[in-house]
Amino acid sequence: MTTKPILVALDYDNKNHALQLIDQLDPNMCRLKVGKEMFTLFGPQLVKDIHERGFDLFLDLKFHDIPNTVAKAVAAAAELGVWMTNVHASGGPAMMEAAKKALQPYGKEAPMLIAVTVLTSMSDEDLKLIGIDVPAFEHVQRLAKLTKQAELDGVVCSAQEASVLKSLLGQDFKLITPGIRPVGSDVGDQHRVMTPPEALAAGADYLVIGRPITKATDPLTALQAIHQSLV
Ligand SMILES: O=c1ccn([C@@H]2O[C@H](COP(=O)(O)O)[C@@H](O)[C@H]2O)c(=O)[nH]1
Repeated sequence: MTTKPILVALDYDNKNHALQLIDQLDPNMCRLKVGKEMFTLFGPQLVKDIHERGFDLFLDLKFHDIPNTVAKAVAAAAELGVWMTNVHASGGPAMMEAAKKALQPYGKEAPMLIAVTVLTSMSDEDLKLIGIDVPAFEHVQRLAKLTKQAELDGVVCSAQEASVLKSLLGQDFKLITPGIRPVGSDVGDQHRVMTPPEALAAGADYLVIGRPITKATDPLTALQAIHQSLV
């Protein structure tokens, strides 16, 4: 099992609320994820505040643009010293290759670079609505293969796709899985979900968990319970 598989998704509109939670957490127990909401509100200073507290940070901005723009954005993320960042695989091979190339100057200090396949909030029906007439399961495999060919480090997918992707693409290709829901917790807008222990057993390397922790009455207890369910 990956050490520290839990990535806590910090989706807050209030920086103090986020810092109050972070200050209760142990960097040896989890890593943190900042996405579009918090980065738009609080920018690179938030990344610095999190790094000062000793946490690895996944900067989840899901870049999706022309290759030149994405390459520059990924290099900007590397300048912030983040542990991991991402692009959308549907941006295509040229875009992913440009992003990967932009990290070359950073050598061993480069963040891990991964690509989003099909958002875990999307069902087969949702894919049909945007003109993709194959099940999510199949489209994820296609995008994950392209991601591996572009020599990225892994993909964001649902844990439901993890076992097939591991056998198809190998153990070293990292699987980062949102849509994680402990038994009894609200699914919300997620469609392709799994519980934390099931996700790890299926082959997920990292579990992205937001609301089941951040919206719990006692977030620290919720995180500890999930952590305990994985040992
Ligand atoms: O396919 C994806 C890609 C990213 N996410 C992000 O993960 C968290 C999940 O939060 P929950 O509250 O546990 O649902 C959130 O920040 C998303 O932006 C995803 O859910 N699915």
